[in-house]
Amino acid sequence: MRALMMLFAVGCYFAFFATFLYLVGWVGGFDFMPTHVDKGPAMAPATAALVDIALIALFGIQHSAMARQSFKDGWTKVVSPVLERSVYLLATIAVLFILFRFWSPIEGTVWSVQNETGRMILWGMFWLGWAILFISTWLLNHFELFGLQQAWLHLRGKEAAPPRMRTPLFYKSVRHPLYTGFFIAFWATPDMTYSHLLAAVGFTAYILVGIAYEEKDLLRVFGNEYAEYRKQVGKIIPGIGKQG
Ligand SMILES: C[S@@+](CC[C@H](N)C(=O)[O-])C[C@H]1O[C@@H](n2cnc3c(N)ncnc32)[C@H](O)[C@@H]1O
Repeated sequence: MRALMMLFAVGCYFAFFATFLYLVGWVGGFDFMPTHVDKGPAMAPATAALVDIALIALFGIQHSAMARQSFKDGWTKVVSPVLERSVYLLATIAVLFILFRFWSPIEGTVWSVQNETGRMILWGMFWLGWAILFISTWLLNHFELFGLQQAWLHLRGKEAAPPRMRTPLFYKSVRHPLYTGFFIAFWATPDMTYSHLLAAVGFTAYILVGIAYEEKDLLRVFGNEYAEYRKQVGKIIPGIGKQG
């Protein structure tokens, strides 16, 4: 049973990794992608905007609700706590697949940088954003964040250590570097179309709301240590958004 749980966790991890790579290509709008932020089922602009907003809301509700401690407390009576994170990844994969499949492009360009150097800088920032995001998962605890550590400890018959607050590297400059990376990746594009803008605005709004809930949980888990951290370190941009 424990080995099967480990196998399930590994499967979820790799499925999520593949979905994450698709997300990078989807945001990047690369031609070889079957669908992307500017490629999908054609609809009238107003209908497309409504569908796209509903898809972002679906992602936001799933991602935020399932990450809350109050939800986890009830959910882990149904699903083993060992697999809670893996099932969370599976649900995220499902809503992202729906988004990738039904996202409808909206014609029109907000900006298009023609200068070659400008384009290169923006593409560089796009990749830098994803790199910051990916590195941040390792700075926190990559294997715990993606459910492998929980299944591995269970397989070895060991108890997980209590959660520990971490502030290495990027976390010394901002409280949410993973989201900083996400913002950079969504906004840094040489060709900002209406669909891309809608995705960037939608995910930015969702993350800003999500941070408030995440910090409520962090304050409850880490108490004064996190409260002090909030006073000293900016939220998304260094020096900006200190609280308290
Ligand atoms: C998807 S990660 C995002 C982390 C952070 N918001 C960021 O943008 O880098 C969410 C998980 O990280 C945990 N987390 C966030 N900040 C943390 C910190 N400083 N130390 C330990 N865990 C943290 C949260 O409790 C949550 O389980």
